[in-house]
This record gives sequence, structure tokens and C-alpha cells, in this order.
Amino acid sequence: MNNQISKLADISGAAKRVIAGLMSGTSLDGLDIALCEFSGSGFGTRVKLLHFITFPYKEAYKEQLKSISFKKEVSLQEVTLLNAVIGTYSAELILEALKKWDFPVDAVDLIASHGQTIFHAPFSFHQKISYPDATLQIGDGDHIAVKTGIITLSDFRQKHIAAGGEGAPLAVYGDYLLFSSLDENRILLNIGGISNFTYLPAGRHADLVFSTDVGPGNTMMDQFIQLHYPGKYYDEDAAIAKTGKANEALVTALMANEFFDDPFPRTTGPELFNMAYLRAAQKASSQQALPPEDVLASLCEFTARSIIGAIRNSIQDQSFEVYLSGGGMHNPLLAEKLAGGLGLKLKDTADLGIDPDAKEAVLFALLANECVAGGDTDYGSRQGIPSVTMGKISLP
Ligand SMILES: Nc1ncnc2c1ncn2[C@@H]1O[C@H](COP(=O)(O)OP(=O)(O)OP(=O)(O)O)[C@@H](O)[C@H]1O
Ligand SMILES: CC(=O)N[C@H]1[C@@H]2OC[C@@H](O2)[C@@H](O)[C@@H]1O[C@H](C)C(=O)O
Repeated sequence: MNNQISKLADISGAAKRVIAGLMSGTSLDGLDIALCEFSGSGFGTRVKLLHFITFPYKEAYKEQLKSISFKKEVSLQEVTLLNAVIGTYSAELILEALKKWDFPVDAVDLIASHGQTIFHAPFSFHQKISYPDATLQIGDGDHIAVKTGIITLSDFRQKHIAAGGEGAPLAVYGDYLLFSSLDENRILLNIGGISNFTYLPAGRHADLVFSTDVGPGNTMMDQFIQLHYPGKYYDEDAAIAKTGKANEALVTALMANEFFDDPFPRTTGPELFNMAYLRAAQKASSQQALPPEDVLASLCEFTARSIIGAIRNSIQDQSFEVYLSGGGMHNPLLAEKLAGGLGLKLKDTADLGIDPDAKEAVLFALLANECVAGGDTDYGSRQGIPSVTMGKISLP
């Protein structure tokens, strides 16, 4: 037997596995690395977050990523080069993190790397008859495996599409296994570049669980800041938005898109929610001359309103708790609007034992754990949650 295959079999059969989960999302702001210790699989999964770090990307790297992300036309040469660069850079950052934590490289069993989404094109977005849902993440896993010497799982989203999903949100698998409760209805709301939530009704009934993207999280606020406030990447603590006033006509125009009428589950990205989308809404509402702080306050209101509407429409006449994660939970204006609109005191995933900033990286580590050592959970018959394991395996 190939040594690496036999090592993989040993990892699969071991009582515990150390898995490094890597996530870099649509905000293009940095790489999250969550070093996790797993035992068991399925509902028997136990995870301990050993270490967590975010490596913020340097300005030049962000610009390189931006140049090929979420646009219909980009340089194919740059995409090809960055596929290798992102893989290599991810490997370097893992090694740097392990060194910082004084954690031996050979004590890590697996790496689970999400890669960088550069284009997400569900049918609802591309509308090309006879073409499937499609998505593309780059940052090749072979580069990570060879440069770290650690077996690497990557490119998780393709199999989800092959099995009938849209390639996202994949958080539902880990949310269901780790956070579903027998007696509390839960919403796990992640506010990254894009916001998405998983509904976990009490009782763990697989057929009732679902997960969906909602619309923009931070992405439009971030893009607006980067365009109008040189040197800033996001509106820290909503300092600018707080000085503005949301414009009702603009918010109404922003909400007027058929995406918001599509049934759940639905997925999206900055391919739709971008500055062209804002310009169109400003034109439709004749609000092209608003001061920037009012536009920002309107974008914050838009994000809040789309999240509140989506949650209210899908969960009626039931009490539930909301557990936040993702960078948007640190935006105090957004958090205040959400709590007010939902009439709830919002919790976060720390209340369930997982650092909310690390949650997505932990969930990709969990997908690798399921691929290697689990795989027998029935996720029910809801569209968008095929009962498959995901991740392509790269041997060093
Ligand atoms: N203190 C803060 N004040 C306001 N906004 C904040 C703060 N901290 C983080 N954010 C927002 O969170 C964003 C980063 O969020 P996160 O890292 O969860 O996104 P992501 O993982 O890239 O997104 P996605 O889940 O869509 O892929 C920042 O770009 C910023 O908009
Ligand atoms: C295609 C893609 O990368 N989608 C991301 C993005 O960021 C948030 C939202 O849109 C979500 O659908 C997904 O990520 C999370 C981790 C998921 O799959 O659950």
C-alpha cells in the first residue's frame, strides 16, 4: 500500500485527529487558521479549538486578489498564477502559525483548506439555460500538501454542486452536527462579506434544517469604504455610518431585487452585490447626490433589513435564539439594528463553545474530519444539503 494511503487510514481510525482549518472569505481581508482536535464524527463529533489566528493580508496581495475576484472578465494568466501563489502562501502561513504556537508540524494530521472564492455563479445568477450551478475556489491543495508535508483536503464546494447543491452554504453541515439542540430553536447567523444563516429547529429533524445565504453582509459597506475613503478597508466600529442617516428611498431601491424573492436555499456573492448594484439603486431612487456617510448608513440598514426579513419570513410563530459569528458581528450599528429588528438579545457562538471569529475555519476542519472519518450522517431530504462528504485529498 502507498505509505500515504496507509497513513490516511491510520488517521481515519485514530481516536483523535488534529486538523488545521483554513478559511479566507469574500472580504479578502486575511487567512483564518483554526487548529482543532477532533474525536468522533457525525453527532458524536467533539472538537477542541487548540489555537486560532488570523493573518491579515498585505495591501498588495489584497489588490492582486481583488483584480481577479467576482468579475466576469479577468486575466486568465493572473488566475493561473494566483492558484499556485495562494496554495504556496497558505502553506507558508500554516508553518508560521505552527511555529508561533510551538506546535510540531508532524503532530498535525490534516489540513482543510477552503481556498479563495473568485467567482460564484449559481444558476439564479448566470441564468444560462442548460448550464449548471457553478463556483470556483483557487489555492491548489497539492501545493499546501507538498510544502507542509501534511495531507490536505481542499476544494470542498464542487462535490456539493455535483450532488445537487449550489456549492454553498456548507456551514450547515457543521452547524447541524455541532450546534443543533434537542430543545431550543436556533439560528446560526454568520455575517461575513455575505451573510448566511442556518436554521436548526429543536429536535434535530434533518428534513426541517436549512441553510441559506441572505444577501450582503459587510461586502457593500466594505466596497464603498474602499472606494470613498482611501486607506481604509472597512468602517471600523461603524464610526462613519453612525454619523450618517439611512435614506429610506435608497434602502427601498436596494431591497428591490428578485434575488430577495427567490426561495430558500439561495446563494450569492459580490458578483451581484457590488458598487454597480449600489449605483443602479441610487439612480432608480434618484439619490445620486447623498453624502457618503448617508450612503454608508443606508447600506448598513439594507444589510440589517435583508437579514431581519429573511429570518422573519422563514421562521414564523416560533421562539428562537440567534447565535452570531463573522466579522459583521463586530459592527455595533449593524448589531443594534439586528437586535432591535428581531426583538432579541443576540448571542454568539462563544455561548456554544466556539470562538465566533474562528467558526468558519473550524467548520471546514469538521468537513475534512467527516470526509476522512465520518460520512454516514443523513442530512434529510431538503434541497441544498445533499448527504455527501466533501474535499479533494492531496497527498504530500
Ligand atoms: N470592529 C468592526 N467594525 C465594523 N466592521 C467590522 C469590525 N470587525 C470586522 N468587521 C467587518 O467584518 C469583515 C470581515 O468579516 P469576515 O472575516 O467574517 O468575512 P469573510 O470570512 O471574508 O466573509 P464570508 O463569510 O462572506 O466569506 C470586515 O471586512 C469588516 O467589514
Ligand atoms: C461561494 C462561497 O465562497 N460562498 C461563501 C460566501 O461567504 C459567506 C457565504 O457566501 C457562504 O455561502 C459561503 O461561505 C460559507 C463559509 C459557507 O459555505 O457556509
